[in-house]
Amino acid sequence: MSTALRKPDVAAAMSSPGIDSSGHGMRNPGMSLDMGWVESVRVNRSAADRRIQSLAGRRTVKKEAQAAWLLKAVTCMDLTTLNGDDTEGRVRRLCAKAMNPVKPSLLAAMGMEERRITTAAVCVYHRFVGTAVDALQGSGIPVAAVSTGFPAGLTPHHLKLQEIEESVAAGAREIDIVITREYVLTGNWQALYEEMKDYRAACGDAHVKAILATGDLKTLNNIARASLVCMMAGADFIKTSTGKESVNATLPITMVMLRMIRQYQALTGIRVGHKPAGGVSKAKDSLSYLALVKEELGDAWLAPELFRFGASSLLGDIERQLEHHVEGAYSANHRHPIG
Ligand SMILES: O=C[C@H](O)COP(=O)(O)O
Repeated sequence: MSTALRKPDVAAAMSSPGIDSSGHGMRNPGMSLDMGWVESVRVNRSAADRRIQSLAGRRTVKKEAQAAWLLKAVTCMDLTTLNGDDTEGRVRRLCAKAMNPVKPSLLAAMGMEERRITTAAVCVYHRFVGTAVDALQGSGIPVAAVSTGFPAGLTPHHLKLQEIEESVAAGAREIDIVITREYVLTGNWQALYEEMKDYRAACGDAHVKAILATGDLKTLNNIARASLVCMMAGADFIKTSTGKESVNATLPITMVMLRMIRQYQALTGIRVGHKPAGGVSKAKDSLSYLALVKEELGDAWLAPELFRFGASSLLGDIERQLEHHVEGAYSANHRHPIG
């Protein structure tokens, strides 16, 4: 199968079919917990590694198509700040960047000035949901909140549900929850399923992304099974990491999760989204992820309704690469501040 990414139509991707009236993709209603299916899941680690090595050995994007694919990556980005020293000022600057992620002069040079390029969402802690909603007013860009005691997820269950409800009440249209890793590490799939179902119910109309914190889950089998259980419980997206684990997003882990999304769609007809997050900071890496998604799930997933990058610094590198594409020279990193 060829991995060469041809030039995408960014505008078409931003208005792809299957989007509900809120601008989001259709939701995953979930299903009952099927333990037979969960236990039948096995991942062959060396096959997964080989698959990723084969991807790395090939050129994923033809040079002339690169700029268009980088713009696609921007439109699929949850521009994120999740730091202990976050301030209202930083969140407002981030929101300004989300609304105008690429300099108008660069867009004009690429003939893209008519396209409304924004990031897919802005992702913040609960405390800053109101600030981000205010700063993004009129832009249509949703605010995603990390709720449920992010990043460890070890606060009492009822407080996690309350945090979700308060984030939704404050205007978050997407909620990124964290699962209790212990349920996975002890094989307590019933508890994981129930936890995820409660999170989904507390979200109401807000779309829910399940953060598996894959770096904590020890094995690819655990990652695959946790992906499946969260989808059965109604997760709209499955997301790799909080960005705070020692290992965050990686291509082999994304591949395993994409395969589970494919299996879930084949058996239920439901499309669940994927969000690699944490440590995706280079434009080149974003192209590898897009190529993998295209190969594993097809073009339908190459849209913000079904694919997101969770990233705090990726946008700066993409802007640098776009500048190089237009002007033939790299500018200094400090010329691309994010927040
Ligand atoms: O969900 C998003 C991540 O926390 C962002 O991680 P990053 O700062 O490594 O890009």
